[in-house]
Amino acid sequence: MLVLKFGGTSVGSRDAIGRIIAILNDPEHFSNVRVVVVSALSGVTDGLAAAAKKAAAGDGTYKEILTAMESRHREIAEAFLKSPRLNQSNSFTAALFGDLNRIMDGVNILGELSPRILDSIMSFGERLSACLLSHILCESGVPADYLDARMVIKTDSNYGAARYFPDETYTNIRSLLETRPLLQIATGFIAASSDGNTTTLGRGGSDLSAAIFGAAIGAGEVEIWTDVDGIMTADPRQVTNAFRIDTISYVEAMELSHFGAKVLHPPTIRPSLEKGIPIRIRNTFNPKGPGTRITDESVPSPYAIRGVSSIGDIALIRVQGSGMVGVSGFSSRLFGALARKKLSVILITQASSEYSICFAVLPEFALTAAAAIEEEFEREIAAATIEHPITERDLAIIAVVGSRMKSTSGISGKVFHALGRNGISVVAIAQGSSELNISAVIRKEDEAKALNAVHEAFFLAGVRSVNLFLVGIGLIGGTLLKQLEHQKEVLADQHKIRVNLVGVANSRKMAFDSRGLNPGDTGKILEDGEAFDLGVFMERMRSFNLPNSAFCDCTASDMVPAAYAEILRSAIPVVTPNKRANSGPYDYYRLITDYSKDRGIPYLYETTVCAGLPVISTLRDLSLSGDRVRRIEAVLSGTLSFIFNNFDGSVPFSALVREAKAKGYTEPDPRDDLNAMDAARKALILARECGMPLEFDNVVIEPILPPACFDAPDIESFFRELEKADGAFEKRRAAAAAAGRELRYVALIEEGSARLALREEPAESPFRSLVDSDNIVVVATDRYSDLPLVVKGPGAGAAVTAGGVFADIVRIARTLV
Ligand SMILES: NC(=O)C1=CN([C@@H]2O[C@H](COP(=O)(O)OP(=O)(O)OC[C@H]3O[C@@H](n4cnc5c(N)ncnc54)[C@H](O)[C@@H]3O)[C@@H](O)[C@H]2O)C=CC1
Ligand SMILES: N[C@@H](CC=O)C(=O)O
Ligand code: NA
Repeated sequence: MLVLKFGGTSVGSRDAIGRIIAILNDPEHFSNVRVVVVSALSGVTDGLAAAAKKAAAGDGTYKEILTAMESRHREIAEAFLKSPRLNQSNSFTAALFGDLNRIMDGVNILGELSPRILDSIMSFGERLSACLLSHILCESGVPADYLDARMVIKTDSNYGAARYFPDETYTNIRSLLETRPLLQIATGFIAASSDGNTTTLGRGGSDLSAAIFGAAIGAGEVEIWTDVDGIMTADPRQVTNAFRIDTISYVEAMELSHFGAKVLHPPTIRPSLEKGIPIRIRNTFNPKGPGTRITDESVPSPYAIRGVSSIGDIALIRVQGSGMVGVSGFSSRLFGALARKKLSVILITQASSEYSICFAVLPEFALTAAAAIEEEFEREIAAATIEHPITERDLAIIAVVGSRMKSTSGISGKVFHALGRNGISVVAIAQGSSELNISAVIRKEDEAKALNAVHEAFFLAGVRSVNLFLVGIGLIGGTLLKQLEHQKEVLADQHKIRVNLVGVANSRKMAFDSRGLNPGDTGKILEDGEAFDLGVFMERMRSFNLPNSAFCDCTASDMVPAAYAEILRSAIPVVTPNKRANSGPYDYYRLITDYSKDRGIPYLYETTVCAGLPVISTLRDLSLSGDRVRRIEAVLSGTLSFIFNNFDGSVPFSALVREAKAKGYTEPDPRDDLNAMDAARKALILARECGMPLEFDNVVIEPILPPACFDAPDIESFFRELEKADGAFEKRRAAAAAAGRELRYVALIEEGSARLALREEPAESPFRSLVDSDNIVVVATDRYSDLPLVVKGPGAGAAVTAGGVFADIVRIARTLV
């Protein structure tokens, strides 16, 4: 035997009622349902409350509300019923509206609305809907009776939130049903006190009514029909990856609901819990769906937690002072004072020093709570042994719930790692002694980010998503986008890593979509994008407040690196092939690299030296394992390497420069390569990685070019000047060749200095083994002293550089739990 409950939205319209008829007629339900509990039509309860308020305030427009309400009930009746049932239904509706109007007129005349009268007014909503539905079901071939629950559910006289008397109520229900063999369509929410007055059961009252009927008849299950598929692992409006929970225990469901999962109101579970009757949450829009079953069995789950929930706006009140330390009875006085004001406390934490205690309430109760404390501890506050209570606002609570937490270690570590890694600071923490719930108070604006970060950490079975914001989609950024697109599936399927491109920009335009932009379409997307502004881009990135965000700078600009510090401070990792930040002022380099190390927010720049070759990471590994770099000798410019590797007299120097540019080896401005700035930047970065506090001016650069080339105002005139120097370059090459040598531009980092020089290398030189755009880094360390460590390979080019940037982005994903 089943008890079903349909909420307001499930009886609010013709379509909705059509769905109820279909559900009651399906084989799963037909002849198995004993009682259907209904709420008032959607909006009616609120409408009644509003009308009552108006009446009490002397505002005559309450009549209009009632007239509209009556028409709505009649319209639904007309849609489903024919005479004689239509007449019966309409005369019941008319009679009820007659009574209702008289009560409201009374309220209007007296100008007073007592809780008792309000309950009586509210009861009309369910009485109208249940009676209407019983007629409609009869008409559609499902014989049913109307049951006014006031006949059976008996309560105390606590109007607005009455408590039911289980024994009397259950007996009443059982004896009434013995006399009523048909399906019963019962009013939810309403009941009657022992002296016969109408009462209501408070928030979630219709669910409670259903649970009461279920408990009374020992139902096999109570089905709560609503508009969601069941209880979800998190609020799907905030967490897109949230999914339906199959089975959950009563206590877990209560904890989740307490913290904002609005599917069920906790007290409604109690009758079912006491009688061990399962509750199932089901979706009227997806009637074949299994829903969520709430039972007392301990149901195994593959996940360490059952769900994550939140309350989006709370206030935290802190009481502290020496007068609390070691004083027994302090907290009972504190919470006694709050209880007397009927304030419900959401969370409590106390420092073990007993010096302070803090608790959370809904913000609208913060003033009353603080006043209650001031009053209770008036003497202590006057004597300054207790401070005035301090209220912090604009906070939220997130709660991680699950009974498996008890037996699984590391849960709180995972929760706080996920929060910390995303720069979400935790204001207070509470763990219930039941170990069913870990709650953290955080800033209100971080709610969605926290929910997503924690949800991902526990539920996405190792899937790690990075929300990427990319500035610069020229050669390197554009190639990166192609690689992202190409590798998407392999990353997701084989490595459980998802790179979600949320923001993208070039120097003119920018575009965003938190659901993810298609990397292959960015060209088109940007055409329709908004004008680029770095400040606005950063602001947007922060205001999305997505968990696991990452920023990637694929520009050659000075301005973008200036923003890294601020980005890292927002707990957003930075990946870059742009050398400007690490080769700019030493203090800034230290600021961002130290911040990254201290806070654990990744700042990754492998491709700033030798593109994708593992140079930065190798130096770091050497240093971490206690080795010391004594000397580095290196060819660091892919462009210059290409030029000198191919400079054999058959092609003029300037033509090789043009070829290097065409191959994507040069900087956006090739003068940066030819005047050795680019190589010098890399030498400086390497020196700094080895612990040398050098500034750019300390790097000694031997120029390659004649002065006229330096003065060229643009790239084309630069090439013209360069052509004029072809003869001089050829002369220099030929002279070296005559001695069996070749030109190479080599950096030497040693004893606290960095120098770059155009050298003539003999045949046995390691730098003579280079081809194409090869870079080589020869590192002598304490351990690699007889034979140095050598990293060698292509050191410039779109594919290898973008690949290195991609690898750094994947490294960020790997730091996620
Ligand atoms: N080509 C290579 O082999 C290597 C290049 N790199 C570095 O990669 C970076 C990108 O190089 P390319 O892709 O060749 O440059 P590019 O000139 O082709 O593309 C630069 C992109 O950045 C955008 N941009 C420029 N200034 C901007 C600003 N202030 N704000 C926003 N967007 C801006 C441009 O619109 C363009 O989309 C450079 O820092 C370069 O040093 C690093 C290692 C190797
Ligand atoms: N222009 C650079 C590209 C890599 O950083 C080079 O030539 O090495
Ligand atoms: Na590298």
